[in-house]
Amino acid sequence: MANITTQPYRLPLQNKLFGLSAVIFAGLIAFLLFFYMSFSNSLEKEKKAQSKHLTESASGMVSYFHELSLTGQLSDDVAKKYAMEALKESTYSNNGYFWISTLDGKILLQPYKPELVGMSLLDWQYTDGSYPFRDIERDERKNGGWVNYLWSKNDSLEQFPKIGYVLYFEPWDWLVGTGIYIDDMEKNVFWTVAKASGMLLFGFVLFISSAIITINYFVNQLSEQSVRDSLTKLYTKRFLEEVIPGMLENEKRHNRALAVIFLDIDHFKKINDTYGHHCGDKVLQKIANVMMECTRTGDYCIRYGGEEFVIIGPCDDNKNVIAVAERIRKSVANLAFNHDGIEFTVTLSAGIALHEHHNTSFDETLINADMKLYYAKENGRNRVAF
Ligand SMILES: Nc1nc2c(ncn2[C@@H]2O[C@H](COP(=O)(O)OP(=O)(O)OP(=O)(O)O)[C@@H](O)[C@H]2O)c(=O)[nH]1
Repeated sequence: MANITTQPYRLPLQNKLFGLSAVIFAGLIAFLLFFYMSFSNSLEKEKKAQSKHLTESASGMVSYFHELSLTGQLSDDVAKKYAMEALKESTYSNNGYFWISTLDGKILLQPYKPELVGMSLLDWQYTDGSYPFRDIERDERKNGGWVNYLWSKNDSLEQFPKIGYVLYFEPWDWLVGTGIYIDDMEKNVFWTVAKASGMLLFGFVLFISSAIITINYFVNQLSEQSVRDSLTKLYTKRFLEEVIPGMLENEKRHNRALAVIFLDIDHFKKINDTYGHHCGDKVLQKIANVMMECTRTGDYCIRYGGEEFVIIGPCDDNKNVIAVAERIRKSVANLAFNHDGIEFTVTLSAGIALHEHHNTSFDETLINADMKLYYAKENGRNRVAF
């Protein structure tokens, strides 16, 4: 009818469905945040526990070589040498290694910084000038446990926070320890959690989207069935009542008129009486098809009553509306019907009225279109009145 297309009509149920999807997505984001936080917390704990286990294993290895020296299989010096070599080789991840010092702080093993061997930990100085290991009492060192400190990485002089676990092996006066760089751990935790969250999000989005698409498809089917006339497949009068407020809103927003075409089959009662009700139904269906073929997306074809139809659509030019009505009238008049070998034709009449939002109410426009239709009927039928 016009060169404008309106938004496809959405039922209130579908609006609710879209609202529900928004709520589900918000819930999903909240869940992912929660998942991210709790998963990264437990991963951090896990990482720390790992470094404790590593130190315990290293200490176990030292005990093993010590045992060999006790049983006389190795001399004490050789046992120490083997234990140290074993720990030197036991590097892990990117920057992970074991170090050994005496209780007094003399460094005995530093796989990545061998130049530190022989120096005292107590002389390890922070960039701010402080000596962190001097603050740790001898007894405290003996007890072992967790220790936080700054240490340089193997490829730079810059100092980074580290958390380490230390155990004291008294028979050899060895403090054995390993530590993890906090930033490495956080990076590692971040990427592990990000990957897990990404996969979870992907799975959820895939699941929810397909569920919503499927539900929407069935809702669409159901809603179409509920607003379509079963015989002609045109929209029902009830649908018109639902769609009109939205159309009036659009009309106002775009400052364009709405066209109403009222159509009525001529002498339809005679067709029923002559060829039977079933044949009358076929006529209604064919005429409905013509209407759908002659109108555009955004125009609504409605079965208003028994053999009465209404077409509503946005209008930017009266001539287009008349042309649509004329096209329908002529196409219907050209249809050839056949009932038990008897050929017959059908005509219809149409009345047009325009609704301009500042002028009349929509009900008045419908009445005006109906009056024009009456005029067309009065003046010989098979015509369009505007
Ligand atoms: N086959 C069939 N007939 C219907 C249906 N709904 C209404 N009708 C018939 O449509 C006819 C309408 O007749 P009228 O209102 O007298 O109008 P008309 O015969 O078309 O005459 P004019 O409108 O004045 O040209 C009646 O016979 C109704 O029974 C339907 O779904 N199927």
